[in-house]
This record gives sequence, structure tokens and C-alpha cells, in this order.
Amino acid sequence: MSSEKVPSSASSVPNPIPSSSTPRPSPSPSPSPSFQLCKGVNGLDKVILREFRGSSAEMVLDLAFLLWIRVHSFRFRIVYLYGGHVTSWKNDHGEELLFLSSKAMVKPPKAIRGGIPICFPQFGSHGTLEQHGFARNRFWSIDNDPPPFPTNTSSKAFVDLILKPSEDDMKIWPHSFEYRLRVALGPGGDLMLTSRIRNTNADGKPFSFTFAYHTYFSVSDISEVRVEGLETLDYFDNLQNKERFTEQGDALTFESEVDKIYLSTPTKIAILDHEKKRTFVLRKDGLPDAVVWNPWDKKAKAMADFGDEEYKYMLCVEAAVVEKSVTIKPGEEWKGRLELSAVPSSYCSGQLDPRRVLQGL
Ligand SMILES: O=P(O)(O)OC[C@H]1O[C@H](O)[C@H](O)[C@@H](O)[C@@H]1O
Repeated sequence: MSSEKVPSSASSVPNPIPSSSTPRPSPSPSPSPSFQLCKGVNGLDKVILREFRGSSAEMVLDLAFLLWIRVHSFRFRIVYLYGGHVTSWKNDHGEELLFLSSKAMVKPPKAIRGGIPICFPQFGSHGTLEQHGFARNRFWSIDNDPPPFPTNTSSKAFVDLILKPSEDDMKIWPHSFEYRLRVALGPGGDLMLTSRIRNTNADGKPFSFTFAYHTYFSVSDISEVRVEGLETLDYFDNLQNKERFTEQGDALTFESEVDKIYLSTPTKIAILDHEKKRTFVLRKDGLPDAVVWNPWDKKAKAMADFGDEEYKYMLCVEAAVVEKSVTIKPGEEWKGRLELSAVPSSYCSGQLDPRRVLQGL
């Protein structure tokens, strides 16, 4: 298992979100983010993040706990505190890169259909909890006091969220934890999610969990999409009683429903969208498995929060820990990181060398 455990850290960084709603000028250029909290449209609280080199990010917190981030006025991500859920990620041309269903319900207790739901402490039905655990339909908070991140993180536009279990959560999953999620935008527009989950049990007991960043990518036409990096790997097929098989042949292509959990996957996976001439590259750390899901037509019709034809325009490739659950003792922390980039690709059938994509050449 490649999950990463790091010891507890006592130090902390200054509170990045001023408690007052009064506009606060940014401090002079510094390598750390500067913040401004003021009133935005309709009196909504707005947090503005600025980067040293002039780019900026805005976050708007509305009554429904909407958090909106904008960088350079073009690229932006929307993160709902409901579910700690990223619902939008756009490139410099304003093109949306994540799929969000037109029928998505942004209303508890239903998880939002699309974007990047967080599956924790259980992926799928691999346990006694509700499908995909409860993190995706709980209200998270802004983390005012996150422990420091390694200094090599180049991103200056980020937000830290935190989830702790409620008393009701403890009844269904009797473990105390602190789940810290940092959502960051890299200088090139990359979207980076880092999860740090700490066991804070006072009874000395370890706990185990499974996990996934259930990322819905927006694609032009599912029948024109290839996934590279998973060929020849073993997988569990959820459509065949979770039996284990080995993938044969080249890159994955799609012509019917798929719901597979690939095991011991490489740290880099590429999704090539032939029609859009775009390649998504996933880089992951601490997340050995990868789930590939498309409900196709029949299941699409059976889902109330998903359009009948929308399966054509999405593909989930989910960086995950499923086969071997993570176990952490009190005081221990697990870290799982996902980095997404979208790069132009000049893919023409038969001309692509998968190694070039996977090696970023
Ligand atoms: O409908 P949801 O609970 O959001 O789950 C949507 C899908 O998520 C994952 O990809 C699972 O492997 C699928 O079995 C499941 O159908």
C-alpha cells in the first residue's frame, strides 16, 4: 500500500480567513497567500485570495455555504462546503473541465452529481456505511488553522477545509478524526487536492477506511475517449460481482457501461479526448487504485439526478484506495494527493504514443 503516514505536527499557520467582514487590504507581496474578506453580490461574504505574481482568487460564501474561487478572472473553481465538493474547474479559455449534471441536486442529503465528490470513510458499498461514506454529504468548514504544508507547494491560490465527525456520525462510524482538504490552483491552472486524515481517537483505537476522489471529467463524446495507464492491470468488475480480471490490450475505450476498480495503478493516468484534442493528466500520490465509471444509457435513465443522455459527456476516473484499506492509529495522519491538468493534445487515431502522454513528453 502506498498510502503515506506522517507524524502529528504541533505547529500551525496563521488564520488565513479574517473573522471580520470588513475589507482588509492584502499585505505587501510575500510568498504566502494574502487574503481579503468583503461583501460581494447580494451581500454575500467574499474572500479574495491574491497570488504574489498578481493573479487572484475569489471565494464567495453564501448562505448555502457556496464557496467560489476565481483566478485571473478566467480559471476558477467552485468548492461547496457541502461535501467539500469541487464543482467547477475551468481553463484559461473559460472552458469547463469537470462534468456537472444539469440535474444535480445541491441539497442535503443528496450528494452533488458531478465535480469531485469525496468518498470517505468508505468507497462504494465496501462496508456497512451508506454508499461512498458520509463526507460527500456533510457540511465542511473553512480550516482557519491548518498545519503547515511542505514548503515545495508552489500554489498561492488555495483554500483549506476541514471535516470533523458530528455526534450522529460517531453513532454510525465510532471514530474521531480530522479530515483536512486543501484545494489549490497551480500557476498553470492545475487543480490540486490534498487530503490529510488524522486519527484523533481518545480511546487508543486505530481505524480503517477506503477513499476516492470521485472525479467526473467533462468529455466531448465518450465513444471518442481513451484512457491510458491502466492497460494490462488487474481490476475488480463491479458489474460482474466484483470478480477480479486482468485488462487486455491497449488503452481503454468505451462502448457500454463500465464500473471497474483498477488495482496498483501507476501514479499517472491520461484521459485523451480525441474530439476536443485535450488530454487530462491525473497525477496521484497515496492513492494506489483507480475506479473507472460510466453509467451508460440504462443506468443514466434510472438516476433522478442525471440526464438521460449525459453519460455521453462524462467519464469518472477516480483516484482511490479501495483494495487495501488504510489503517491509522491515534495521532497518525494519512495523506492522499491528486493533481489534475488539462493539456492540448494533437491526437490522431493510431499516431499516439501512450508513453509520451504518460511521461509528459
Ligand atoms: O450514485 P453514486 O452513489 O454517486 O455512485 C456512482 C458510482 O460511483 C462509483 O464509480 C462506483 O464504482 C459505482 O458503482 C457507482 O454507481
